[in-house]
Amino acid sequence: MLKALSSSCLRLRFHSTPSSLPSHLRHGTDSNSPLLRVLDSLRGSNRRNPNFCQRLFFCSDSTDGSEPVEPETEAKRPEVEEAEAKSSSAIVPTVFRPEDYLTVLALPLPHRPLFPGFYMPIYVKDPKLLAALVESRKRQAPYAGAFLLKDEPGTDPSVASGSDTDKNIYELKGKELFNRLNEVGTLAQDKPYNKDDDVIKATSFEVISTLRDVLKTSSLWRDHVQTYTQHIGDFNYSRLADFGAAISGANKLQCQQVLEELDHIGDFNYSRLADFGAAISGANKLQCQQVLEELDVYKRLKLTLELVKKEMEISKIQESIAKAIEEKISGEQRRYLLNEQLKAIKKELGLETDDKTALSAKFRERIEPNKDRCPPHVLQVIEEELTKLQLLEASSSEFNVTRNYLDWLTALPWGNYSDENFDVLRAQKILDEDHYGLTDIKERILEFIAVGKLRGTSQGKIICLSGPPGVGKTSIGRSIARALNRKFYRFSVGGLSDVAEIKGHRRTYIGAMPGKMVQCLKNVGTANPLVLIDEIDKLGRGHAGDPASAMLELLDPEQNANFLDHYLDVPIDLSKVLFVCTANVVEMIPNPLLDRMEVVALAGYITDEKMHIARDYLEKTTREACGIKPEQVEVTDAALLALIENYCREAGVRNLQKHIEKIYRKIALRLVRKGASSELPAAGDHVVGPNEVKEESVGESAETVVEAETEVVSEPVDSGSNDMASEISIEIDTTQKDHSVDEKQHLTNQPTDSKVNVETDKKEESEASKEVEKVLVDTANLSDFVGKPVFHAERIYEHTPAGVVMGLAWTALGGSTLYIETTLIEQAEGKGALHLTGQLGDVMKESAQIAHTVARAILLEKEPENTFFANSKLHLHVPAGATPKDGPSAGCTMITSLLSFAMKKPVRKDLAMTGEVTLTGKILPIGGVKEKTIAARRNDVKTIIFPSANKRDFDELAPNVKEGLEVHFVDDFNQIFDLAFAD
Ligand SMILES: Nc1ncnc2c1ncn2[C@@H]1O[C@H](COP(=O)(O)OP(=O)(O)OP(=O)(O)O)[C@@H](O)[C@H]1O
Repeated sequence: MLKALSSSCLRLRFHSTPSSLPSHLRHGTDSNSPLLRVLDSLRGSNRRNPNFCQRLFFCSDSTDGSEPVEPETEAKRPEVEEAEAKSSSAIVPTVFRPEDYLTVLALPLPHRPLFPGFYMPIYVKDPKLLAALVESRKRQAPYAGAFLLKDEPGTDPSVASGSDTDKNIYELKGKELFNRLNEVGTLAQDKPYNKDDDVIKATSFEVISTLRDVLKTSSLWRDHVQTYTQHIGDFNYSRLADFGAAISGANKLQCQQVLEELDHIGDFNYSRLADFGAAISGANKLQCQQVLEELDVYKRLKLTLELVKKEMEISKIQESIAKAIEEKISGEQRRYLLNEQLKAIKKELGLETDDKTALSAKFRERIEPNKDRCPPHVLQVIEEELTKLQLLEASSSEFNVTRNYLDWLTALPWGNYSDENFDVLRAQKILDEDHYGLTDIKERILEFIAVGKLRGTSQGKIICLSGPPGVGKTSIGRSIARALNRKFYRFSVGGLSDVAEIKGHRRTYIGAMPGKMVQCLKNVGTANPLVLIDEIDKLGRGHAGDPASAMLELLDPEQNANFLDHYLDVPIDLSKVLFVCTANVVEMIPNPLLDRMEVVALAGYITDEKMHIARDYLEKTTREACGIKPEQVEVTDAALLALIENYCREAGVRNLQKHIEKIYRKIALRLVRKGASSELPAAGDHVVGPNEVKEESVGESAETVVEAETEVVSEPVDSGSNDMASEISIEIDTTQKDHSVDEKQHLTNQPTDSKVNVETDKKEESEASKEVEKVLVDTANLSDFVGKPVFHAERIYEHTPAGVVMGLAWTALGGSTLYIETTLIEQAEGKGALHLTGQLGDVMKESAQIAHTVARAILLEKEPENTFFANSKLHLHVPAGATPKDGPSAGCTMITSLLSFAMKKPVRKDLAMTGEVTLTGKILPIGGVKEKTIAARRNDVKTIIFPSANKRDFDELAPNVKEGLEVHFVDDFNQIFDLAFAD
């Protein structure tokens, strides 16, 4: 039989002997006693809960379910321990009769025991239970027993889920339920304890301090405390309740208040403290029941301490987890926040408007000045794209694509042309300023400009400058642009194999770019630049599309008025662009392209031209680039000639330019070294004084000192090149005579403006004059500047022996001479054969076979009894063996070589020849007459044999190229035979 009754403030045992009930009342000594208030509320004066009918507050645990708890078991009124009853000295409410409490309802609690002093709501829906409770109230016995349910035998309490337990409760009936109730409910009293016991005190303090710590760290706990303290407040600890209610915000101050209250609890009631600790801890029901059942205050405190300590540990772990996660995300959040703030600040200050608006404004502003000239279809596309930009999310990839597209579209110089200048005289001046010689090329360009002037436009022509490297193709292109007042843009298509380079990528590709022409227009900012397309003969063979066809679309005046770049996707007008192409080998240019071009050939320079170019152009620019004054250096004609003949024999002048740069760099170093050493005075050395240097830097004084170690030329420097230079050179001579002894170290040159004075009063002049270092470059010291001359295979024979004849060849690098050598391998009856070496191509091999046959026939004709060819195995070689050679133009040279060897007769000295031969000995025309002539001159050839058909080409050559040459034009080999072997 159940004998225990739960009370809000008393602890009760089944087995305790009946005793007087008022003991529990003695605990609720003041009028605020929760017990009284519970009773009051049950009497119908519950002010706290207006839902009183549905939800009655009991000093019991919540069943948490909507189903009512069946008050199946009527328990007998418990017996209160006598000792406690006696010890009670509280004010006893007169309305209560102890006998009313002997029998109470026993409410099973599924989750946790109810600790004395706590409220817990339970839902009562069952009308029977409700009636019983109302009845109980009527009888002024507002108690119900609150008993924690024991777990079913064999189940693990930690695993069983609450809902299962709830369900089970409702099914439990009668005895079964009774058996499952714990033996201790909440209507009992604690064992008496000594309030001043140090151990209890210490334990309670520890509990308090742990609770304080947990409260500090865990906000969850603060909420927990709040919930519980609200109920505690109804109990004895009303103040705590007040504070507990206040900590809902859980700020620092409020937390502190709770902590203070905790101290207060500890002060007057240790057992309550233990209950409080256990109740708010997250411990499971068994542990809580253990605390509840423990009547010894010290032990109870210890149990509670264990629970709260554990809670402390949990809260520490929770804190560290929270901290780690917070750290991880705070960095990103911080950056994001700062960025947002920055944006907001910029916006506020007007530094940056909204991204999209600012962008749109930028694009509109850009297109505004060109709006009238911009084609309407382009304006329409721009407008559409701007609208699209506003609709797109700024972080989306499509936004970027649109933005880049608009960027290109608005940056192009729509309808923006530079004023073309067709002034022929001005153009001539500019061309002469930039280039020496090239008369015929300049003439062609002037013709072109003249036509442009008459037509009012220079469009519709593609000029192709062809020739060996370094002959000035690119620089002529630049000069034409300058002459026409067009912007210049150069790009090379050598090795270009991707059509997209010319036509652009489609915008759908990531990293798509427009083609070279669009880039060009954006770059130059005008719609009519001069575009130099370099190396058009080296256009790659594309794997995806044919670059040659794309070039055709670009260059063809018929097509390029509506050139469509894949990226831009709107037609652009390139018809106003002037295209100039350069190529080394015209034959390599794709035919359809070549067909549309006007080829202007630059053949290369002869020594004389190179001398002028070096003196008047290359030296001048290099000297300026090196920061050297004209009076500080002198390169003699002899040195320059040696440089051209022994170091830079190729057709162009790029190598010559490099060598001149090399010389001037070395001169600069010498001057700087000399200057540095003169700053440190040394015995015997001439020191340039600070005043002298100052005056020199002003530029008025031009006194020049020539190093004694360099030889002084006796011949005057080219007087035509530079007046100043000529004066200086004369001065050098003068001073040379003056400084009879000191000349060993220095030679002093006089300033030009005091030249007369120098002649009249040398002494005075030498005092006033300031010295400038001068470096002289002559043949003797040329190798100090550019090293030893390079060996040239071109001139391997001073006198050609029998069997060796000089031919003339044409290569992409210009014309050159080459030797054909014939020798005997073996001789025997009927062994006549020809062995060939020298990396000869098929055409050249065939040419050799033809030559062998023709030579044999000619020899037979000239010397019928000579069986040399029939009985000789011959070897024909063309040095240099590493260079591949091909072409038929060496035919006549081969025959001559074979005959020379057969007849043991060397050919005429200084003879070179070129021409294709037929089997019957006829001579056919060849190409590259100018290059071959120049090459022959370079190699000191005096007599040249050309096919008659090439006479026209030769006649067109400049007089200085033809000058001093003995040229023969032949139709038949017999003519060559006479010329070559004539005595
Ligand atoms: N007739 C000339 N007068 C003055 N300088 C010249 C002349 N010819 C060429 N040069 C100079 O020679 C240098 C090389 O010329 P450029 O680069 O134009 O040669 P290129 O023919 O275009 O060569 P490549 O075929 O290798 O591109 C340039 O500095 C140019 O000024």
